[in-house]
Amino acid sequence: MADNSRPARPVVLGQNQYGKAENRVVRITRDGDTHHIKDLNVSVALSGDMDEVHTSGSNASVLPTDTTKNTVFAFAKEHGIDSAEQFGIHLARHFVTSQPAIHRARIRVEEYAWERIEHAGRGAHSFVRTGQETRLAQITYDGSSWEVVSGLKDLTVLNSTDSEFWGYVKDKYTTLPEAHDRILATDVSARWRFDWTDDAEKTPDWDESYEQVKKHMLQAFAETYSLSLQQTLYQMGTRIIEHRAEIDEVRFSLPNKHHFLVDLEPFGLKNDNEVYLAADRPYGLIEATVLREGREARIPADLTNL
Ligand SMILES: O=c1[nH]c(=O)c2[nH]c(=O)[nH]c2[nH]1
Repeated sequence: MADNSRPARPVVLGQNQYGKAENRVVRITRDGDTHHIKDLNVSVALSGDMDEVHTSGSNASVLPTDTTKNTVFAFAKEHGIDSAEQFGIHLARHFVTSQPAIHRARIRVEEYAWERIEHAGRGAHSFVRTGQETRLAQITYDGSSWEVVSGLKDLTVLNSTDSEFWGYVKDKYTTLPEAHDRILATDVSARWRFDWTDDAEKTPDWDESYEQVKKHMLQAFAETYSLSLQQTLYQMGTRIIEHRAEIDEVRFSLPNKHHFLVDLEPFGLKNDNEVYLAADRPYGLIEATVLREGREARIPADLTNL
């Protein structure tokens, strides 16, 4: 036992609060083939009669931060997420009214907005994060030849179904369960090289080309029934090469943004592919070039250098 019987010191505890910060909860609501998504980052801060835990080490009034995290995920299942405000109000009321020692709850919510990807395929379960991507361009000229590489980064997309991953190698370190219906999400980083050498007749409409490449990328993402992110990547590149004659080469760097189903069994709740933890790291990183046949690959392997 630690000896806490030290002489009284002229010290008092000031404002204090505690809780679990940045609970990344994704709630999918399935209405047949049409899915709806709510994507929140929820931070809980509780305060009240918390002197003892600080000064004597007694945890008798402490609802664990781990429990506050579980409550966020369980509420997403039990009550759904209507709006950030409504969800926050519900949580705050719960903590203050259910715990005598908690007198104040501050719930901060960031909500990430998604819009649907319009496409010709089946279902409505493909989304793009709104207003996010950065457009890129790199022009190189050595006095005789030109190289134009365009690109984008941070184009965040998500399919809430039509993604599987199974049949992979299993060695003694493999624990990953096979997935037959998972979320597939990535922040697309891509660069594409034009087949262009200062030929005024053939100068692409750069803005139009950018919009079209982005459209094809999104549609291929939405319409591919994916057995791996690698397969989706290849379809995205193929669609660009097949539809855009001005482009010879596309390189992608795609982080696999893992979404783990939250185990709600301990709370007597069944998670029917509805409530996910959006993990930020580590992430899979899938990178490849898709080329027009007969052309040379010139975009470097590491896109951070471009
Ligand atoms: O689409 C995927 N490709 C992989 O190579 C991989 N590896 C892994 O663990 N999950 C996934 N998902």
